[in-house]
Amino acid sequence: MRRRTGSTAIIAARADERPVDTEEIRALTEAAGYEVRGAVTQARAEDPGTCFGVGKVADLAARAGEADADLVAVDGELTPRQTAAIREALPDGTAVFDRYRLVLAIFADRAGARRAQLQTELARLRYDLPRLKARSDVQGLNRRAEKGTPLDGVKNRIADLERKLADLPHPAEQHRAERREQGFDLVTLAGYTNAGKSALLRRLADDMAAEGTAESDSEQHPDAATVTAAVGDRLFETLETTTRRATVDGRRVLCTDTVGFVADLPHWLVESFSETLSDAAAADAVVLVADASDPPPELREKVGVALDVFDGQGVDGSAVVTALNKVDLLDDAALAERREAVADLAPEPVPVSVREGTNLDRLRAAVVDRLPTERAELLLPNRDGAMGIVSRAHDRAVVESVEYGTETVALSVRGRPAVVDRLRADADALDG
Ligand SMILES: Nc1nc2c(ncn2[C@@H]2O[C@H](COP(=O)(O)OP(=O)(O)OP(=O)(O)O)[C@@H](O)[C@H]2O)c(=O)[nH]1
Ligand SMILES: [Mg+2]
Repeated sequence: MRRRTGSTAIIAARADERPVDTEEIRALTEAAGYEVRGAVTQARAEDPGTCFGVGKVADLAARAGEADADLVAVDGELTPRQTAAIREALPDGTAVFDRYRLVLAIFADRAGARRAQLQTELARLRYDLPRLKARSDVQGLNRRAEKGTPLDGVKNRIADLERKLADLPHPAEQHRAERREQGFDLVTLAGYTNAGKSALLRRLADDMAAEGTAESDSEQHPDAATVTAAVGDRLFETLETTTRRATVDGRRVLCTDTVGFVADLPHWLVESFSETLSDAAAADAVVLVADASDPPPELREKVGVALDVFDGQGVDGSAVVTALNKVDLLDDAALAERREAVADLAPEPVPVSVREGTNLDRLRAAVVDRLPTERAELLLPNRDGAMGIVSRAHDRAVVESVEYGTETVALSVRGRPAVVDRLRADADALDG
């Protein structure tokens, strides 16, 4: 959000009781490109009309005026009425965003590709629609959308965007089918924002290069051109999914990094970005990356929500590996507390430090355990066609042994069931 460089904000948070946490709204505001010039907090029940009450809103307006703030960022969701009341009180030129509007601004700024742009606009209009309805009700306009009214325009645009999105070629899905055919296993990295997903992706892919598998150097992966897994200590560093190729225990894996979850996102917003989650549902294994440096209750909450979301998307629980990342920041006692906190949710979490490369082998082994695997012993007649099958086996699966006799070639292979089935069928065809 370089283009908002120089923009300033005041953050405001309310809770029924102290303490009032401002950490996340501050992080979101900074992620949206604002410099936070001050914070106003309040511990009391919510005021239905203004959220903070008239007096506190006046304070907020004064602070915004002193700081010459471009934005007041309010933690939580404001009703349309509260938004209007706060904006009314603020100096001219100071906008008010609630948490969701802020998240949308971040997504919009980071949305590069066509699909992401359309999704972002759609999410924003879905957010605006009830607010626009409320406003037109206040103005006494017909609440049913008449042709030519702004409300009507927004509804048409939503329908239009939904159509466009449905028609847009879905490269991820297209590639997915092809890759499976080629013997790739699909692994998705998912979890809350800032957990270390992109950093892990880089590790897995880098490790592949370090292992120097035959295919890693020359053959260009179709996704290679679009690939960079940005790692940053900003929220929502990753907006579009990124896929890289890795080799785990001899298997060819396509590893997809996804958009991070953020606490308390409303469902409609998550839906707008469900591409991420459909990736998870289509994967053979999902690595849930959690930031173990979070306090135990927060860690527990996040792991629980993520597992619920996966479940809602039809991800099989047995396909999920939970990685407790950033253990370099914890001592043994602190790590034990984290394990305890998630014990009933994630039975065998793998503690890792992506930064220091700790325990990544264990994580890889846990992933491989979840990949569908079949073994076959094939006995091929020793003639030309056999070599083709052996080389396909090397390309698409793991060849455990191959023995060349005068009459026959004995091939022992393991890999994706579909790939192994195909090799078996080819072998049968050669025989007959
Ligand atoms: N101390 C420590 N920091 C880590 C570790 N792994 C990642 N980080 C840091 O955590 C921050 C977030 O990492 P990312 O990989 O960008 O996180 P992400 O999950 O991709 O975040 P989003 O793209 O926003 O969803 C970065 O500053 C990383 O350097 C780790 O093992 N230890
Ligand atoms: Mg990321």
